[in-house]
Amino acid sequence: MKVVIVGTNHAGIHAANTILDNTDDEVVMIDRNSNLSYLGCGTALWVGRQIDGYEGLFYTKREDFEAKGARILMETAVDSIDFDKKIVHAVTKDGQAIEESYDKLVLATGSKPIAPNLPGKDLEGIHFLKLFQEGQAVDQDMAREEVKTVAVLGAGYIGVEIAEAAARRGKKVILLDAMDTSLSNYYDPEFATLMDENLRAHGIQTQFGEMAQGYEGEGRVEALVTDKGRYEVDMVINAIGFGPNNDLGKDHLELFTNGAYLVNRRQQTSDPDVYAVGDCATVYSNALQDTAYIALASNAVRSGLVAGFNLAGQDVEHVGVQGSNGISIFEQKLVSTGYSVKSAARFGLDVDYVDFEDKQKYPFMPEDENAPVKIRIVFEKGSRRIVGAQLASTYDMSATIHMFSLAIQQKVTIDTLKLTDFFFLPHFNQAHNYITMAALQAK
Ligand SMILES: Cc1cc2nc3c(=O)[nH]c(=O)nc-3n(C[C@H](O)[C@H](O)[C@H](O)COP(=O)(O)OP(=O)(O)OC[C@H]3O[C@@H](n4cnc5c(N)ncnc54)[C@H](O)[C@@H]3O)c2cc1C
Ligand SMILES: NC(=O)c1ccc[n+]([C@@H]2O[C@H](COP(=O)([O-])OP(=O)(O)OC[C@H]3O[C@@H](n4cnc5c(N)ncnc54)[C@H](O)[C@@H]3O)[C@@H](O)[C@H]2O)c1
Repeated sequence: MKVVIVGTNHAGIHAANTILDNTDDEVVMIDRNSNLSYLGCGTALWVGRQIDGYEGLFYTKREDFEAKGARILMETAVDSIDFDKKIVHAVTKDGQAIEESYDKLVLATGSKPIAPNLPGKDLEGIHFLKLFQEGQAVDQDMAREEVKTVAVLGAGYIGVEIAEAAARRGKKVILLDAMDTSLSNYYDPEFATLMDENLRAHGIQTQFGEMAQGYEGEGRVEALVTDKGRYEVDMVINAIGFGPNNDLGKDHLELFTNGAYLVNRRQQTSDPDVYAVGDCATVYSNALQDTAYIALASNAVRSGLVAGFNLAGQDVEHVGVQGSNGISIFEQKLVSTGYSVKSAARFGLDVDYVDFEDKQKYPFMPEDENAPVKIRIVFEKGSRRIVGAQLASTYDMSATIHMFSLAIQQKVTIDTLKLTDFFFLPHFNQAHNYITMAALQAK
């Protein structure tokens, strides 16, 4: 069998490795970029000089796939697919048109940053932050002496992380968002405002509840204008979310409401010979118990594995996802899974919640290794199954969210959690720990 994979980043890589490790199939991988496996999560760490450089942000290379027998065509853009004849049409970097036939096709074309369609959008100094090359452009622009003020449009994950990086580079940073807090897609205001206070405590100016209306400048951006003000800036980074890159299949495949390729639990699209994985495809949300779109590398990796196993002849169903995520900015850490109270309402879930706050360890433990942890557990009224959790602390409590992720996947109720066995050792936690104490509040 011949499998063609379009897109060789996280999702495509994991599909390819799974097929190559489990079959003798012919695998052809095609990508328009010159690099593969770039961990975008490291861009802010590198731009903010928290790590030495970008070299470690690539975890595999084309030679690794060639060694396993794959053919890999980089800097080759697929421009169309004949789904009836099962032929992929592409153009190499030298402009040569090529064709690849397939028995099975994997679309792993990822996502595109949403581009604000505002006056002045083509001025110099306005950036996006998805590709490695875009990270390099941001890094180089920030190195310029004249760039003193950086505006970041969108206070989601990318925006907050790059705002921290710019502040660490000594820039004055203005972080703007249409919503009233940062990270509003992931956290309720009681948690998001902890991040907002943390950002402000580190000198970042937050302008929330403002809609950008245009960029101004002569050749290069000089100001960002919103419905509430005009901000003089030397550089702008746009980070208002991702949308699925469905260019190749949108006229042939069934799509989700946002344009993502609709896939079943085996990553198969409406065309049984075409699989879609990663940010270009839908996921099954266990919190929602329905199809959803959640662009995360963690989802891309797992969906690639599921498609790979199925193409390798193993019948594997995706268990679904919770959209578990985390962020660590200066000292503040936030992790969440499933839905917040706010996002549950947006998705039509009728929920209740419990809150608790306590120190991670007993107060007799050294102060510098201890800190308060705030937790919220969200559960569905009626079924009482857990559908979300959020934690905030300066202490690294991040691993706790894995348990909540599994709880949502397995439909654990808030009542089960009340008496669930959690180990206790003073070095780590308290006997009446904040998970138990929060769950016990549920009426
Ligand atoms: C700055 C940043 C930080 C992030 N941090 C995190 C994080 O901490 N945790 C997390 O889980 N997620 C994070 N993400 C999200 C994560 O990077 C994405 O969810 C992930 O990259 C999706 O992987 P993918 O393989 O589906 O798609 P992509 O990474 O978008 O890759 C798609 C590939 O397809 C190729 N392609 C597209 N069209 C064509 C075509 N026509 N022909 C040939 N090739 C094509 C592209 O060149 C690309 O290589 C972050 C993203 C960014 C930008
Ligand atoms: N730590 C992580 O897990 C991590 C890090 C980076 C990126 N990612 C993922 O990558 C994807 C893209 O990240 P992102 O930060 O671009 O998206 P996001 O959805 O996290 O945030 C987008 C933000 O832009 C705001 N916004 C939207 N339209 C706006 C407008 N017109 N004006 C002002 N603000 C506007 C939204 O309110 C939101 O806060 C997401 O799926 C994200 O989860 C994850």
